[in-house]
Amino acid sequence: MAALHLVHDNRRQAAPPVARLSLPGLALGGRAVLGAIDLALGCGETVALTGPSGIGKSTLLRVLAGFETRHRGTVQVPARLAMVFQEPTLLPWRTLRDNLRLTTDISPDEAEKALAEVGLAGRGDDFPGRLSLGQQRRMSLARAFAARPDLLLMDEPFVSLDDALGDEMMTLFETMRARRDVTTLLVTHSTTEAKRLASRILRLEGSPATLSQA
Ligand SMILES: Nc1ncnc2c1ncn2[C@@H]1O[C@H](COP(=O)(O)OP(=O)(O)OP(=O)(O)O)[C@@H](O)[C@H]1O
Repeated sequence: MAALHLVHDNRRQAAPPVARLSLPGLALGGRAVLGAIDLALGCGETVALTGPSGIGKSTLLRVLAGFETRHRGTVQVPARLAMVFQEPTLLPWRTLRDNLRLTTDISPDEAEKALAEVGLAGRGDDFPGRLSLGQQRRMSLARAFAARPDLLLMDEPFVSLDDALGDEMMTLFETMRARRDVTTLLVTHSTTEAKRLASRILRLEGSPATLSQA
């Protein structure tokens, strides 16, 4: 068993990173928010990104996603990239099926399977307004995974849920992740969440903020 693990680890280390960021720094509104940052995300790993409020965690995610371009760094990310935000950000005027299909290339049948995977079987014709907050969060996981991402960026996806719902969501994420080879960068304030879900924990701190191993 130990030998098998060794082979697996060696392969993972030998593989080129799925995503790489080399940032000399980033100023927003005249303030240096991020300092020099080098980040490489290996194939299939989940990395947690922690740090105090307002330090720049979401900004770093936005740089990786290509939403924030006011910098001179280099960002290498795969074409198949998906994001999960704190808020589910579903389109209220489109059905659950359409919410899945508008941002992906999946068929109606695949959309039904994606709904079933997150416990929403047969709800394709419903609108997001008919879902509880927990169901909306599950929908946003379904939408992200339906894009078959090679890189998943998650910005506090399990925040402000009670313990039971948070645990349910994390279990769902673990199940979905286990079925795919996806690399994930997860922003979280929760040490418990980071330790449970991530193989590596990074901390953003300082002014301007830089990364260190937590
Ligand atoms: N478009 C912008 N213009 C100016 N300042 C910005 C902009 N976006 C973010 N900032 C500032 O950059 C800093 C980092 O914000 P960011 O949202 O990345 O922090 P965070 O670590 O994700 O915080 P939190 O944990 O509270 O969500 C904050 O001081 C914020 O006010």
